[in-house]
Amino acid sequence: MILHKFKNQADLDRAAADLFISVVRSKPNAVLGMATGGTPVGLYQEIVKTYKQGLVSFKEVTTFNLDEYVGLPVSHPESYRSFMQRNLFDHIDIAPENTHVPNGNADDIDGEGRRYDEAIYQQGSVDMQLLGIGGNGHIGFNEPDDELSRFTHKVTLKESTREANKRFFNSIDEVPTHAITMGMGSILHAKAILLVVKGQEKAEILDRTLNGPITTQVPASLLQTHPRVIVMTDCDVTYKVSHS
Ligand SMILES: O=P(O)(O)OC[C@H]1O[C@](O)(CO)[C@@H](O)[C@@H]1O
Repeated sequence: MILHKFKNQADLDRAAADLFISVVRSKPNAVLGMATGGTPVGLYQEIVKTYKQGLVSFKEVTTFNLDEYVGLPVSHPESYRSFMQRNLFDHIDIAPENTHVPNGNADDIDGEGRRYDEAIYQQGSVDMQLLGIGGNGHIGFNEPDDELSRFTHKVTLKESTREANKRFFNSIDEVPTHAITMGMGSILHAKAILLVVKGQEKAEILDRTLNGPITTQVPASLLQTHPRVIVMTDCDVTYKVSHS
């Protein structure tokens, strides 16, 4: 892993955006893995800024989002499809048919998971996957558990996750109880991964991700097994590269 520490979130957002833009410039038909939540909003704003300056085009880019709530209408402002339209897709020249978000309202959610993985694998693999991290170490919506799933699947959200995400809704009762998420296999299949972690309150879980044992109880710790992970953070953490 490579750890980049930033003094402030504005610099972090710019660097993260530049990394994604460099991927698209060197491969105009790149496949990008996208994330939602509070973490990527600023970096999406930086990408839009650069697009509006005419410095990058997304005409040939394909995107796959990590996850979506189950049972939330797509038109709901907090569906991850709405989030992506509002924060990124509506402001750049990406072809709508090239943007993929799992369908959380599919009648057959297991079938939707299979269809989604198939669509990813048909593209070969994701060139650069963006990740945030949940306070409990989840990536996508892969929650801590004794076992983790490889493929895109339905999950029951932990109460701590619903509690954290209630800031986007009027009350906890409105936060969906389930989601569909890319599995750990789909995430780790990406050629490169950018993990963005903002806020000192996430320093402890980031330390466990970087330096702790590899365990399904901290899904992000599985990133230690991936050969190309870049971590960008404003947290005060260190990455221990040896036993001492
Ligand atoms: O960025 P936030 O809002 O802290 O959320 C953490 C993570 O949890 C999720 O909301 C669940 O996928 C991610 O989108 C995000 O990276």
